[in-house]
Amino acid sequence: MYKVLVMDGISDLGIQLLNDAADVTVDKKIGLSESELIEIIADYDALMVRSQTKVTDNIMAAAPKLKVVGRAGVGVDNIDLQAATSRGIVVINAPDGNTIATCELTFAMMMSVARSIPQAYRKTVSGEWDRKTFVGVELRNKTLGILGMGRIGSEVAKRAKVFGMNVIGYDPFLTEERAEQMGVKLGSVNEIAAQADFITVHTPLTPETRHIIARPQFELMRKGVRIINCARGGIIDEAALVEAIDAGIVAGAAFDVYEQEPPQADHPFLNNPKIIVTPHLGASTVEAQENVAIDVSEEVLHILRDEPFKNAVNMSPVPPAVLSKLQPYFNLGDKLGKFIGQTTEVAIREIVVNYSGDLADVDTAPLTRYIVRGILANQLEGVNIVNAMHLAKTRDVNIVIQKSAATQTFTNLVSVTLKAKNEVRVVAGTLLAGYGERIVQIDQYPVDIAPSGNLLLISHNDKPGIIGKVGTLLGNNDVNIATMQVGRKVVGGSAIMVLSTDKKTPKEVLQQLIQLPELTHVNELTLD
Ligand SMILES: NC(=O)C1=CN([C@@H]2O[C@H](COP(=O)(O)OP(=O)(O)OC[C@H]3O[C@@H](n4cnc5c(N)ncnc54)[C@H](O)[C@@H]3O)[C@@H](O)[C@H]2O)C=CC1
Ligand SMILES: O=C(O)C(=O)COP(=O)(O)O
Repeated sequence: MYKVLVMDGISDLGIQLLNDAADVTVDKKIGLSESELIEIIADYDALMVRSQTKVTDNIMAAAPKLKVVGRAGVGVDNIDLQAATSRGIVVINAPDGNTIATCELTFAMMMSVARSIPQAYRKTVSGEWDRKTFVGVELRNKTLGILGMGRIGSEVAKRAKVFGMNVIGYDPFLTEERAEQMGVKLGSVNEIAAQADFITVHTPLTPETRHIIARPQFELMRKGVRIINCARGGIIDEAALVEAIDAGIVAGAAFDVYEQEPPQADHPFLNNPKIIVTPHLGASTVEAQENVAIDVSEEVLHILRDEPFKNAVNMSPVPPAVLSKLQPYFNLGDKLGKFIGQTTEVAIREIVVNYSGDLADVDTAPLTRYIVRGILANQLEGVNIVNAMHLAKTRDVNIVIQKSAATQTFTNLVSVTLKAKNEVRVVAGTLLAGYGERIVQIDQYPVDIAPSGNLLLISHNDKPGIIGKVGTLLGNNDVNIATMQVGRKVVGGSAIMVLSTDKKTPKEVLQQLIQLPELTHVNELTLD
């Protein structure tokens, strides 16, 4: 039974989905401190949060069973991604569900700041009929600068065009063609600062975007500019904004997010008549909360059940078309990795993976993760497909990927070469229609083996009577041989023997085997 801990007020629709799963139990807690969470987290396989819970390394260190942190929303700046990756915890988010909600709040904020709606409301309900103070500006023919042209930024741009605004966008990942399609001009941060009447930010908070709008940019701005932040506190330098308002540069600002949340009671935004504020409500619509809760719950279930998933933040995403091509090979990759990983005990220096045939023109990165995980699993605890590449890198294992055309014999072939000091091992496998995974080459020897169960990999000199000697020794020790394969290049030369056995071969029997003078090496491999 998987245990899921749900924090931060996630919609009941998502929780219902988890509750309906026969293999899951759900606990819901709100407002736990870091230390309270640390006390209980050890029991849980999955943790689900919104932006409120800070998922720190300390929390993850106390969670040996934790497989996944699910973020019911977009921003994952409240989760220590690096720590999650090195601990092999998948972090997933729900990137699409709250785009429109946040875009619409941004527009509501832009219109509110253009027309001083909250300020006018406050005066009106207090009994004052003031028609002079609140003369606003129109959006039509104004220039809107958008920093971050992803899902939300693009939707904001679309709506701004309908309002007759000119839009300038800044996003290093936005191509000119895409900008042109959207009717958006591209500009640098400083160009936007100098030209825009309204500026809104829609980037994630990263070291590059922190204070991307700060004093130098405010100094470039036109008098009367209005600033909106419905993305993350810290993208705009709060202190510099207040200075720019005091200096008469910024006419108004609308903020949904803050460098510290909730802001302290004496935060300068809270009593500034030119700044309107909301308490991080971008994603707070019924629709968005249902969307993100369902999306993240479905993904959490996939991960708990070892099924394919898509929205991992700490692994590169796999498009569905690629996933459907690669998925049949994951088991083969896992078995090849485990096989070759168990053939060496010394430090691995390089792993060379060659994909040929059907796999040559697919993005095979996700499959490589299965292979590398299989290899490292023999030497390291806690390695999985999330942290495999990271762990390989931290151990200075060079990973080389090669692609080549189909061989004459196989329509697809995955060949893995493992290079260690003074040692090079090779294993290759294929997926045969109707037969499943087969290992078809070990070192230089062609073989045909189903990669499963207990295997004995024996290197020997090709001499008459060896097979009998090995068989007798195993038989006398009650180790039943299920299948046997021998491979050699030339008669009388070096050769290999691969035996699959019904149970593990006891250590003392392995020692007796290696005493046989014709054998040069014996490896016992487990491939389950
Ligand atoms: N107020 C709220 O409740 C909500 C806030 N958000 C925030 O909005 C942000 C954007 O969300 P989406 O549009 O869904 O994400 P997205 O990933 O679709 O878009 C982010 C865009 O920022 C761009 N970007 C990254 N680094 C940049 C840089 N240094 N300079 C300029 N552009 C850069 C990316 O290329 C991408 O196009 C989220 O990261 C989150 O922090 C999201 C949802 C709700
Ligand atoms: O999705 C995001 O990035 C948000 O900021 C929404 O945060 P929330 O889930 O409302 O705490």
